[in-house]
Amino acid sequence: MGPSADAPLPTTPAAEAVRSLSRTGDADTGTVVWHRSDLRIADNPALAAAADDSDRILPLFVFDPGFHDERGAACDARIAFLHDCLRDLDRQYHDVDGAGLTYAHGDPIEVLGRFADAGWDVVASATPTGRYGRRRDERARERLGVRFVAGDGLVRDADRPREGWSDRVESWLAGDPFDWDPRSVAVDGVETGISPGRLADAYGIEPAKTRVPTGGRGPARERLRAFTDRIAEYPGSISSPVDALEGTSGLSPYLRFGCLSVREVHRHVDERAPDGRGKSMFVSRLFWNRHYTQKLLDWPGWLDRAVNPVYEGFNRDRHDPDLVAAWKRGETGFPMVDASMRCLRETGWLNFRMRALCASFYFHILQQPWKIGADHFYEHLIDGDPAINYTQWQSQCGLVGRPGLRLYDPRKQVRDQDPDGEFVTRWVPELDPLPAAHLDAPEKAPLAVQREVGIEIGEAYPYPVVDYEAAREEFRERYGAAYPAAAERLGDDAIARRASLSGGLDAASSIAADHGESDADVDGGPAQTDLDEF
Ligand SMILES: Cc1cc2nc3c(=O)[nH]c(=O)nc-3n(C[C@H](O)[C@H](O)[C@H](O)COP(=O)(O)OP(=O)(O)OC[C@H]3O[C@@H](n4cnc5c(N)ncnc54)[C@H](O)[C@@H]3O)c2cc1C
Repeated sequence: MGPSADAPLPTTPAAEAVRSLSRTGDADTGTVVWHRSDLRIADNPALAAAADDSDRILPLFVFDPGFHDERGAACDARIAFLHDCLRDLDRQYHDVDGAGLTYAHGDPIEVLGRFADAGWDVVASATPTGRYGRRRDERARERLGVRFVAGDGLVRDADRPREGWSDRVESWLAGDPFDWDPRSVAVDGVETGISPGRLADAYGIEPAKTRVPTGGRGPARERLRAFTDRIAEYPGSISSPVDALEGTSGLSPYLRFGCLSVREVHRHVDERAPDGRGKSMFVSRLFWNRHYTQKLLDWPGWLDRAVNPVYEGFNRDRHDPDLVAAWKRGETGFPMVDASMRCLRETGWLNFRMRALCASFYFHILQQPWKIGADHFYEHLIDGDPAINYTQWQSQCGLVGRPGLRLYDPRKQVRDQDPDGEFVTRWVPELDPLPAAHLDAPEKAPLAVQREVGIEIGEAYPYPVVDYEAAREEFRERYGAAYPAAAERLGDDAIARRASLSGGLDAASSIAADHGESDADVDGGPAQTDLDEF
């Protein structure tokens, strides 16, 4: 929704307010630190660079109407989480005796232009984004001379970014954090009348989700500490949606908004966690974070186009809004999918396997266009990260064209991951009366059982919206028919570069050379690669 007519928000700070910041003497102006998704003052490359260059800095966050009005893609709960993170960042600056964070509102180029016109330099951390963010950053660089400082471990400006990639990421992880000395700089601010609360009022932000964690560096550090203490249990907790709730780190929204850097998390775990499988599996997940983010850096089209052009438009001719709506509402008649989709909508979080299951079911079984599903995830996930969500969707759907289709059987997932039905009945309470043995396929529960427990499948809970086995077979045929051409396209240098495979261009050309040779299913199998496969 747009800003309310009662409380319209102007583009602010106004040019006069910025000019009034000028002081007499040597340090007339200084450097604006434009925070975007790096909401911390530690290990922050842009802030360290600004403090190095100037003795006066002004930390700034710009609320861009494009993210908050009807064009915005985030649910209100994610915006509220962002607001927590901003208030926390404001406190971090106050804690070092600074003036706090300056909040602005408007087109970032216009806002930053007012500072540039008054003689301020502007720096920001370089962050991979989609096309909108890229255009915005290009305009900021060209028109205003904004300097983007890299420091996130990703490989930039290399002809073959994937060559020696994991070694480079590893040495970045082992490196010292970016540092600055708050005593050597004045942290200034300007009153703008904007705050997260005012913004929330103006745009009618009303978070409707439950169990959403509190944003900010303090809660993030708490979580990191608690997780490190129980890291030995991590490997056994990843796959089940019940165990994962407490068993995985829960750090994703904090990493998404940069309350902690990936490097800080790595260092903490490296130094404090006991050696073992839990530690190595977790570290490999941090590499996955960088791996997918590198993909978006290498090609911004991941957000809206199939990475392999052969699969562009796949399933488009089958678009059925009723099927999409049933999937979104969690009313497909497949309990594990339905429980997961309702959990996503209500809490904004799902563990990896359930995200993968729902994406696979949507694309392979319902055979619906991938982007609508990916957008729905992106809207509802509190950790919704364009770099991971859309690239993961394309990988799970098989749009890259590499061998090994990731098909998950939703019934098997109930039997394997929720045999007592705890997760399913928590989110699909209408199935609660049914004995757990029938929760994988309620429609097959004998009528006598249904009568005895007082539930009628088809009334209380829907029959499956598709015939699973037939749909799966049909998809395999359709997908398989296009697969050799898709594999071959990976031999094309431009397509191989945008796919940004962990094995680089060589991996892409070897898939092209073997085209069509392998399309083995992964049925709930190893959907994430180990560290040594990078
Ligand atoms: C279809 C789909 C969409 C996804 N969308 C997102 C998203 O928008 N944002 C997001 O952060 N993660 C996304 N993931 C990856 C993964 O599911 C989440 O990172 C994880 O469930 C978050 O919980 P956690 O922090 O407790 O994870 P942990 O298991 O504790 O992992 C620690 C961190 O490692 C990183 N990580 C873990 N798994 C992956 C992975 N498979 N790919 C990339 N990074 C990973 C995350 O930063 C995570 O916070 C998606 C996965 C799928 C299959």
